Amino acid sequence: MYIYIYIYISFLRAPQTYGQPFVGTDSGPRLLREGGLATMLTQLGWRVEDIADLDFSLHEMQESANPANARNCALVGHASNILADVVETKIKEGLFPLILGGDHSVAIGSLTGILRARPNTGIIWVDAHADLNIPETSGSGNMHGMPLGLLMDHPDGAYDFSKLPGFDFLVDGPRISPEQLVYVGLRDVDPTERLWIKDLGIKAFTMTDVDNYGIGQVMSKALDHLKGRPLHLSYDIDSVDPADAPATGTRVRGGLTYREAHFVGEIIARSGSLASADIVEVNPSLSDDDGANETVELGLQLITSFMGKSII
Ligand SMILES: NC(=[NH2+])NCCC[C@H](N)C(=O)O
Ligand SMILES: [Mn+2]
Ligand SMILES: [Mn+2]
Repeated sequence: MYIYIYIYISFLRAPQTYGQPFVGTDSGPRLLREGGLATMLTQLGWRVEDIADLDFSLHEMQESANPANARNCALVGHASNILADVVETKIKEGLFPLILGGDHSVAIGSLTGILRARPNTGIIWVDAHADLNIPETSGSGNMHGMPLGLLMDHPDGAYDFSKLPGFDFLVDGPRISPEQLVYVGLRDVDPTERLWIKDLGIKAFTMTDVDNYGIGQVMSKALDHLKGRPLHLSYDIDSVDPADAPATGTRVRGGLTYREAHFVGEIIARSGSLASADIVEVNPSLSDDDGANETVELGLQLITSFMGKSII
């Protein structure tokens, strides 16, 4: 049986690099494409549609309009709005959107499109970081640390998007409720994020839990928590230990092993509930050639893991 898959190898434009300070995340999708992703997925039985780049021809963004604590806000908002529309359309056409980042700010657009089409989606966020900040709580102002912060209502109320140029598309946008989100792999969480995870009751499996229960138990609990929902997997490559994923911008030691990282994808594939995915933060410019190649290869292997490679 062929399952149609819509691969976004197009999100390689400048805006998605603007969610963090390093150049280079925009070449992630191209390198995954050149690494043979489409062929690998076709060999798994997927029908792959490789579209041309999304047209992000940017209007003159008034850089001065950007708030200091939301760097490149108008650019990130512009690209997120375009991606949200395309993802929503493709889901409604019955396709599986796979978004290749780009930094994790791509999830602002991808999750908005996914939740417009499937409001009850369960989100598995595999990451060293919680990405639960808003500009007011962010120490860096980097918007790759804010996708979940901007899409959830916090204990101190809904966010006023009129403060964020380029983000008016979120004013009446879908919101993520705490029970539809699960974290796996956390090990670098900011103070306010920690408070909000607790206050909102978000299910979070840190690396301590991975050590304590083992990845098998963690994933079983995570999938059980989201049972009955279509799943979205947002896979930040920095969830993996830097020894196996050196080419990324916010490295944190003590991450998932190579096998744990694959198990996460394999067990999600076996659930039969995966309906969309992002893979983000591959940045070949932040390591030597070997490290860049290793990280891109890891990205390819993780994608084929969550797209069914291990299902015999
Ligand atoms: N997707 C990521 N790599 N996020 C890193 C976020 C780091 C930090 N919490 C911040 O908000 O700046
Ligand atoms: Mn992230
Ligand atoms: Mn991260």
